[in-house]
Amino acid sequence: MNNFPSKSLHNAAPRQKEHENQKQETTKSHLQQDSETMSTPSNAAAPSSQPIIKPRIIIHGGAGNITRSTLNPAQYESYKTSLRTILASSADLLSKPGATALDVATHAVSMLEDDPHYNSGKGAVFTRAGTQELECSIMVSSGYRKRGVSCMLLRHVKNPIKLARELLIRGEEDDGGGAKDHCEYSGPYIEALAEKWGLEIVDTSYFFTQKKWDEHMKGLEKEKAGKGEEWEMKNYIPLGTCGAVVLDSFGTVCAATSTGGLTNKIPGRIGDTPTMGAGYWAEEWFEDASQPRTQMLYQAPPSSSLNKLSRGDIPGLLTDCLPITPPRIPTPASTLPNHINNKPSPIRHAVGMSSSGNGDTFVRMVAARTVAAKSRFTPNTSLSKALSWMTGPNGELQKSAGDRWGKVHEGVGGIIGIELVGTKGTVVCNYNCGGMYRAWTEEDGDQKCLIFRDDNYESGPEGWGVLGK
Ligand SMILES: NC(=O)C[C@H](N)C(=O)O
Repeated sequence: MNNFPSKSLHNAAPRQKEHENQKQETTKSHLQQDSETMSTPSNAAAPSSQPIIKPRIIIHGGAGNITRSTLNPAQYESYKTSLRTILASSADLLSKPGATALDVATHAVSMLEDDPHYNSGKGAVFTRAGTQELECSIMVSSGYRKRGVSCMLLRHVKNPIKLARELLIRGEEDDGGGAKDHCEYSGPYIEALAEKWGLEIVDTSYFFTQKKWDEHMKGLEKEKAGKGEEWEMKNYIPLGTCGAVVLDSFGTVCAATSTGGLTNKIPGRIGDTPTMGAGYWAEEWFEDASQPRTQMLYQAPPSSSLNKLSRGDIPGLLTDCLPITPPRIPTPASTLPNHINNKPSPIRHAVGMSSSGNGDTFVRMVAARTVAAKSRFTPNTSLSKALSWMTGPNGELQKSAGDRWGKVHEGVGGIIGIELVGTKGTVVCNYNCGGMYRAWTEEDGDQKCLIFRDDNYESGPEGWGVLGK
């Protein structure tokens, strides 16, 4: 069972005083996660006073060169068992009254980190120097002022995702609970904070697995023999970054992601997982329901005089220069309560995403935030559509690799996500490679798990199936 740090590490802004008092307890043994110790986002109202939002969850264990030649039937089953177990445990937690997306996403990713199937926590891949450098991130669509936190170059925190969560919650305090109000952290200083705050610290040997070590050694060998590219094509490890995206009954979406990065990365290399907007993102906005759906929701700022001059707008420029009496501006109808001016209430949107793939491509494309922005600012564009535009077959990620696509690993990847529109949550996922380890809950609570496009081993691509099928 997945344990969380002591009670003092859970509650944010609404309970700052309580948090202060409880700080003394931080080194006490870890408490089991339950509804009483869950974090409370500052925007959380009692679920009973809100429209019904059905919580949803999707988890992933990585995307990449997952084919029938890199994954045998026994391994296929083993991954599915692992994904199903972690999903079931997380969905159970999510069904508890008051469960928050932040807690459930942390729970799911902690379990993925503990499972050596994945490239995160125990089972993380090795750098060229034979070390393991862990990265993670967590972000909520609303409820915490930092919104998102990432950690990199970690070597001792057993569950990096718990540290990211802690840093997010402590951001509600003026000095960030000792962590200030920063969003991206690295190295020994925060690991010392983690220890001070009662998170479990382990020796580097804890993260070792023979399988990942052999892959590291083999990669170096092939590279020495001038066969690095061939090895990358034939054997490139399914990337194995893991993540979870959760929608809770308060309407908050949380995206949590954890990784060891890329096999044989240069020590100190930072990937997409801890880069805000690249490998992870969560955001909320309100759509004016009185506007036609096809209309852009933002307006260009008023043109400057210089801009008018450059466009030859002389009348506009003259108007700028003449003294004018400001017109009387009537009270905008929008300042009146909606029920008085008969305006429909704004529609709430929230999205969250977690990725896996060639992180350098995701960083260059600022992939996750670009998907969110595409959905937010392009008329009638669901998250699913925007996500497939980026990461589906023939999408922007793939195109960005140019003629290197299919020859090296560039451009490869997948994203999972959840979109909330009004009170309806939708789980989404797409990838441009062999497969993506993933599992999710349907609207009726049914639990699903897929590795390839279809739910059977035979549906997987035979070899380096960059397009999946
Ligand atoms: N495991 C992965 O998905 C790799 C990760 N996205 C990285 O490039 O760091």
